Amino acid sequence: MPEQCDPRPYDALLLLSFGGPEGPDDVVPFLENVTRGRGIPRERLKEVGQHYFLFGGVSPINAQNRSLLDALRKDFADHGLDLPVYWGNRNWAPYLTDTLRAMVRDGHRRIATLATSAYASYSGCRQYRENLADALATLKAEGLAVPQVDKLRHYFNHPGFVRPMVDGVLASLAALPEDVRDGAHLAFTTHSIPAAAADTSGTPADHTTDGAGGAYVAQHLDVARVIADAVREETGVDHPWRLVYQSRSGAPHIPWLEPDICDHLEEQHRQGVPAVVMAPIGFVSDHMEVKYDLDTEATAKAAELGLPVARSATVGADPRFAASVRDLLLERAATERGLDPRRCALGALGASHDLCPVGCCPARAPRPAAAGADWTAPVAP
Ligand SMILES: CC1=C(CCC(=O)O)c2cc3nc(cc4[nH]c(cc5[nH]c(cc1n2)c(C)c5CCC(=O)O)c(CCC(=O)O)c4C)C(CCC(=O)O)=C3C
Ligand SMILES: [Fe+2]
Repeated sequence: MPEQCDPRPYDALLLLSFGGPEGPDDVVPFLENVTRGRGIPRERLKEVGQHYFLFGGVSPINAQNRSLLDALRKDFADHGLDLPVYWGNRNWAPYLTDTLRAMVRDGHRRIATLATSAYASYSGCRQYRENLADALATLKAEGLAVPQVDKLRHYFNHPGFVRPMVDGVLASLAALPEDVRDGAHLAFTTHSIPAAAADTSGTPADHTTDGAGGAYVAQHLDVARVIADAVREETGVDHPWRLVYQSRSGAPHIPWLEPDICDHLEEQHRQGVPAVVMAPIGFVSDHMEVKYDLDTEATAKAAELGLPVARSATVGADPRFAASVRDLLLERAATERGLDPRRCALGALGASHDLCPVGCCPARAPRPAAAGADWTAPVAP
């Protein structure tokens, strides 16, 4: 087998995602799953429920994961990589625990997992590792073999993730009226998180104490800069840009990352900026946050202001992204075999760590988290 196509020691890939409701009856139980123990105000939950009902109670995320699964299977088959791909979610069917149980029953013992979240943060990384730890503990309690699950590294700066977003921004610029195109500013958006969670995102060495936002903000700024530079190279126009936030929840008195995209659009309009491209670099696909918070709410705000906006595409099931997943998997497989593979990364930060060290993206209340340096696998009985 050629080295670049050797998945050993892995015998399967698990796509690990958030999950979302598939109809009106699913919305409330889904939101209960998401917010269990998270202290989200009731009012906020009612409001977010309305976002889902506006779309028939169907989150776009599951269809997008099914497309990504198809793209991964096609990419693997086209490149002679014979590795089954499974899918499990944190908050809705197919649930992670059920998928892992099926994987073990199918004989898989060494599993690589890709989370549909590209950046470091508690919500985007450690919480998935906690869910893995819970699922593995359940398998153990059921008397099943406990597989080893490795989480593939953060891919925010992988070319297969970044290049489709560059194309997306170029397409959005092209879609703006010609007379405002060259003057357009770029608003890179991501999920707001509590400022305290941002400051403790990433490894302890990445943590900040001055509200600078830790690895979460640093990684987004790095990607934004790479995209803005690539867009300038392509168009010959230097579009000013800023990283802004969306989808804030939580109590108003707790600081979250700011500014919000809607406030930012108002500010840009006040300053006479003629048009804005909203580029949701924090999201792997067109989640409800993109469909509602950007395409519905922020777009309505822009219309009210008379500010032309365009929203650029997320990566979704782009074949270049599927290829980057293959690259990440084969890279990690080679590392696990003791080789020193090339680790693709754009920008200034370099390739992220394979194994989250102790203290990476800590939780408010410490809980076991799998696939990191502080994890001891439960031993099968
Ligand atoms: C960083 C981040 C990502 C990106 C990384 C990743 O992709 O994982 C993400 C993704 C997602 N978040 C999602 C949905 C929700 N997130 C919520 C709540 C929260 N998210 C947070 C952060 C993040 N969330 C935080 C700090 C909270 C507060 C509660 C808490 O501290 O845990 C709530 C509760 C209501 C509300 O408060 O909004 C919902 C319904 C969906 C599904 C969308 C769909 O259906 O298409 C997806 C992909
Ligand atoms: Fe969220």
